[in-house]
Amino acid sequence: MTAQNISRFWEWGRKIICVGRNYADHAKELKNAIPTEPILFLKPPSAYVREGSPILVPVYTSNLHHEVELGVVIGKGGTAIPQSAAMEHVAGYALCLDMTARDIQDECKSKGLPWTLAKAFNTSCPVSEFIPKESIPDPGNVKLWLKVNDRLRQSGCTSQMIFSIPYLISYISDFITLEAGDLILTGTPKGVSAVQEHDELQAGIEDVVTMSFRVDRPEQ
Ligand SMILES: O=C([O-])CC(=O)C(=O)O
Ligand SMILES: [Mg+2]
Repeated sequence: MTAQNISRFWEWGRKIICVGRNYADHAKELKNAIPTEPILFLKPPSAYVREGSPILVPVYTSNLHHEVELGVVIGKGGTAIPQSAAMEHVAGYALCLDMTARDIQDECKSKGLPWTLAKAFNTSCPVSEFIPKESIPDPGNVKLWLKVNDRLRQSGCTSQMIFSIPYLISYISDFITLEAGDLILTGTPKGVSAVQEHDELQAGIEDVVTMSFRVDRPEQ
């Protein structure tokens, strides 16, 4: 096997671990309680989609939402990583969207069922190019934004996170061993809203990266 290059982490087939309700303003807009411990869920590697390919609206949803998030790419694996050593396990970052079938998620919540079909479908994890660690010296203070058809919908700063990146790495690794190539989605700020077929999504991390994706229907 040839050596894998972390800058193409989406090809590694590793875990995508997502943190929910990590911004109080987003928890409030969906009328959810502010969590006292991180809320975790997973997406499979088949959720990845890269610029140039469309985000496909699952046939079973009529309320597909965008959630812009900072992704943390793990470079060195570990279990029970102390917060003080957590940043040594980070290779870099990626701008990510946690595409969410909100109607399905609402149904799952009301029935007490898992969110899998709301969160883990094909193309539910659009990602930017890999951002080397050095390009974001303070990941706890970067501005994220997202526009739909040139209209600003989300704008937030990672300083608003309830649980910091070192805390999340340490917390997750107590239960789920982290491996090189894993990606952690750190939650979304407020402003989530519905997208439709043919919409153009543009998102960025201020001064670091931008990306754009088109929304499409899968061919029947
Ligand atoms: O679906 C949700 O509201 C939870 C979530 O992913 C987030 O807060 O980023
Ligand atoms: Mg999310």
